[in-house]
Amino acid sequence: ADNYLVSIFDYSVLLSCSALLVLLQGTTIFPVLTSVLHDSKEFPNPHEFNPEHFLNKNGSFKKSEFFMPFSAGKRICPGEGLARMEIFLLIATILQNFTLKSVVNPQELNITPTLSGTGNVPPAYQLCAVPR
Ligand code: HEM
Repeated sequence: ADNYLVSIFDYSVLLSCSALLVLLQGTTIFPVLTSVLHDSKEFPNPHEFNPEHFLNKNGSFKKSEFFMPFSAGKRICPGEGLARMEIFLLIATILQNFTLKSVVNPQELNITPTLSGTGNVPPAYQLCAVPR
């Protein structure tokens, strides 16, 4: 995505209060993905949990190049394949063996994401797993 931001932390530059930002060997670079993952042009209401962000008009899965939780470039997460496989196997095994039911009216559930460490996660809620 073209608005991929990079924030640069270089303590030597900060300490010397130099107006000139020089990229030295050993500079730590933190790619900031928030601007991409929360891009309102790609995801209307980006701060809401809304699976329709990933569905096309026919209700089929729509791949988005803005969805980059594993980052990009040289330091992209090397565990992406393993993580995707594990998540798929875990969710598929649960859905194969259990019917998931909400213990309260699903409309009453608050799924507004909250900040937890560096991640945005929905609040915890109870779920009933009924064996199939
Ligand atoms: C849902 C699961 C995971 C997510 C969302 C995730 C995400 C990320 C992200 C955003 C980075 C930083 C990339 C950057 O610096 O730009 C990273 C780095 C890394 N991840 Fe993951 N990761 C996941 C699972 C895993 C797993 C399962 C492994 C190993 C088995 C792993 C190993 C690593 C390593 C070694 C790095 C450092 C790569 C480097 O700096 O060159 N990750 N991950």
